[in-house]
Amino acid sequence: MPPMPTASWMLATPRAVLYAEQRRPLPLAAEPRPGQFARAARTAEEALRHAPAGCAVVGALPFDERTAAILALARPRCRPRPPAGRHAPGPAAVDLRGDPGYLEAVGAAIDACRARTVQKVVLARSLLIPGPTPDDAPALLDRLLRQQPDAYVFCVDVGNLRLLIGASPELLLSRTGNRLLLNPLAGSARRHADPAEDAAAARALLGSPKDRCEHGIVVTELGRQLDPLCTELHIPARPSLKATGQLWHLSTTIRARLRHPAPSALALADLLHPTPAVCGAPREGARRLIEALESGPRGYYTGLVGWMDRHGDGQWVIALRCGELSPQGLLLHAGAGILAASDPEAELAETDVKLSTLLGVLALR
Ligand SMILES: C=C(O[C@H]1C=CC=C(C(=O)O)[C@@H]1O)C(=O)O
Repeated sequence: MPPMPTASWMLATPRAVLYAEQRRPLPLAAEPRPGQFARAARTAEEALRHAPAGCAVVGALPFDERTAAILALARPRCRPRPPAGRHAPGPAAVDLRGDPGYLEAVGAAIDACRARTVQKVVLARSLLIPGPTPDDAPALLDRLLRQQPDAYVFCVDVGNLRLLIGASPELLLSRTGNRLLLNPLAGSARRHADPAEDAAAARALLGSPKDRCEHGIVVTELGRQLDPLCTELHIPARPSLKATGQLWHLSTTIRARLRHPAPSALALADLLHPTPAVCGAPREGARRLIEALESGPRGYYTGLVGWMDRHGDGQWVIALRCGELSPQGLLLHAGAGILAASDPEAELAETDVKLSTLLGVLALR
């Protein structure tokens, strides 16, 4: 099999690797502006109306409108995903020597939740690992694909010599005709190499009131937004578990049938993004806290990576467990959902484990 193409855009689902080497950028505003996601969705729908069969719009949307969306018309190709490598849960959380700024921000977020300014806010931190460069992308992606066989592994050229790479467990949405599938995740616990300890961690997560509440906020909000658009909406009453190599997550699979005319995959993404799994609730209050408490714009971390075809079908994955490769190194990001009941040290430890998804592929170099 030829080496994984790193040019432009790649998204591996658990079954196949989609990639696009030749891309024609859509005429989106270079400067981000309010309403850019809705405009991007309309521009994509229009471009696809005139595009030859087999074309799709591929790209990445940022977390918020301080960063520009990147969408292009392309002819994606598909190939089998490489086989999973042998891997045990882990690697163990790396000693990242704390992050006093993050602990302070989490403390402020907990205060805001206790004062009922917000119910939940997802706060993130960053870590620059000098050394790796965009030239390392093929090797890193290959390891991610093998180490995280169930993850959505992605690579997107986001401009200025930067590649966004990651292995996300979270599907925002997949639309096929009038059928819609979503898989929100929220609520996490670290995995363990010992199977009994690992199973106990999973059980504790399922029974944790704090994590159930954190997860419930996401599912309730998605249900509220989807209800008017659907003729059928199936939301399980209780979450299940989803495992990555490093973490257990509370997970809900939402299935729906869209009313006619069904909004396109990108129009749905514009409506639902950012969910409380990556922003918080209520959305605007959480967004203001994120702007006040995080060190700068998130860029494409907690944004979306995906594709849409001329029928409006597509898949959009949340850009998690990811980082930006540039000549300066790999800038990693990870966040955690903060509630009134959060413990700052535990939230910091959770972000360490999330960072270890990508640190794991660097450690093997
Ligand atoms: C914000 C992140 O994860 C989200 C997705 C799953 C579980 C999460 C949590 O338990 O906090 C987060 O909501 C991240 O990985 O950086």
